[in-house]
Amino acid sequence: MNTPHFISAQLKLSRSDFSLDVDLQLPGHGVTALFGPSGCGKTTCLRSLAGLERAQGRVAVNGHIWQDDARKQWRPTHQRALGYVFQEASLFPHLSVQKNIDYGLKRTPVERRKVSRDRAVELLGIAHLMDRMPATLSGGERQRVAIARALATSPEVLLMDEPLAALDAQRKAEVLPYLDQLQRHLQIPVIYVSHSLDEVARLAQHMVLLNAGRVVAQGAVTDLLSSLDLPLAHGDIASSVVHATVQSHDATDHLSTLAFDGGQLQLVMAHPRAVGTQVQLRVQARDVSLSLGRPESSSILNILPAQVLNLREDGPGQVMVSLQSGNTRLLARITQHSARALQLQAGLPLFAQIKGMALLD
Ligand SMILES: Nc1ncnc2c1ncn2[C@@H]1O[C@H](COP(=O)(O)OP(=O)(O)OP(=O)(O)O)[C@@H](O)[C@H]1O
Repeated sequence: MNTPHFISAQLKLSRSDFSLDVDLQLPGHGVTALFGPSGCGKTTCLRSLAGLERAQGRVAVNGHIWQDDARKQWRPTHQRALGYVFQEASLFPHLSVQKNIDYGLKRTPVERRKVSRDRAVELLGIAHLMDRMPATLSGGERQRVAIARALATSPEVLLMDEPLAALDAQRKAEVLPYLDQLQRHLQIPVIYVSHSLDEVARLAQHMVLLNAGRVVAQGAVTDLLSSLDLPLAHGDIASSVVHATVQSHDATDHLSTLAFDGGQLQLVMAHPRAVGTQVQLRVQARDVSLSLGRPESSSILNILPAQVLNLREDGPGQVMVSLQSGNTRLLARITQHSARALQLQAGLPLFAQIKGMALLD
C-alpha cells in the first residue's frame, strides 16, 4: 500500500497574465524547496497553501482537509495549523520580542501545543533578546524571532518565503545554522521558497521545480539536480551535491578527509570541522573531468571510480555526463571531442577527477 503524502495539494488559480496549476505531493519531514525562476509562482503557491490566496482545488495536510472546493470546504488561514515566515520579518513593532512570541503561543490551544516558548527560544538562540523591541534588532535577529514566533504556534508545517533574501551574506550565515537546528530537533516539515540554488542545496532534501505556474519535476534535490531531463543539469549552473561526513583532519596540510557513500574526498579546510560533522559539498559539472584509467601522479586530489549513467549534448561542442559513484550522482561537463575519444556510453566504468568543490555553509 502506498503511504499517503503528508501534504497533498491540487491548486488552480488564474490571473490576467499568469495561471497556476499544480499537483503537489510533499513529504512530512525535512525541507522541501519550491524553486524556479522569478515570477514562476513560488510565492503564489505558498500563499495558496496557507489560504492567503484563494486558489481553487484541494489541500490536505497530515490527513486534515484545509480546503476542498468540490465539497465546499474552506478553512481560513488562522484555522490552518501552519507557521508562515515572510521575506521581511513582520513582527509587531509595539510589542517586545517576548510578547511577539507569546502572541503566537496564545493563538494555539493548550492541547495542540507541541513546541514550548522556551524550546522555540532556545532553538533560535534568542533568549538574550526577549526584552528588546523589534526596531532595536538586526535583520538576522528579527528573522530568528519571526521563526521562533511561527514555531511557538506548534504548526503542522512551517511555510517560509525566502526568509533569508533580505539579509546580507553575513546575516544569512548567522541564521542558516538555526534553520539546521530546527531540522535536527523538530519533526516539523518546512516548505521553503527560494530562487538560490546554493540555499536549496544547503537546506533542502526535496524540491519542487516550478516554471510558469506548472510543476516541472518534484523529488529528491540530489536527483533533480543531476537529472539530464531537467534544465538544472545543463549549462554553467549544473552541479551536484555530495553529502559527506568529516572523518579526519591533517593539520600539516590543512586537509580534511570526508567520507561519502562513493568513497573518500579530501578538501582543504582553513577552519576544520569536528570529526563526525555532516557537510554538504557542491561540485560544479565543469570541475569534473573523466578518464578511463586511474590517472597516476596527478595534482588532483580527488579521483573517484564512477560509472556513466547517461549523457546528453549540452550546447555547441559540449556534453553533460551523469555519473554514479556509490549512491551519489555527479555531473561532468566535458567537450564533445573528449566524449567521442573516450567512447562514453551508459554503463562505462571510469574515473572522475574532481578539480574543485565548495563547502555549502
Ligand atoms: N497580487 C498580484 N496581482 C497580480 N499579479 C500578481 C500578484 N502577485 C503576483 N502576481 C503575478 O503572478 C505571477 C507569479 O508571482 P509569484 O510572486 O508567485 O512568483 P515567484 O516565483 O514567487 O517570483 P519571485 O521569485 O520573483 O518572488 C507573476 O507573474 C506575478 O507578476
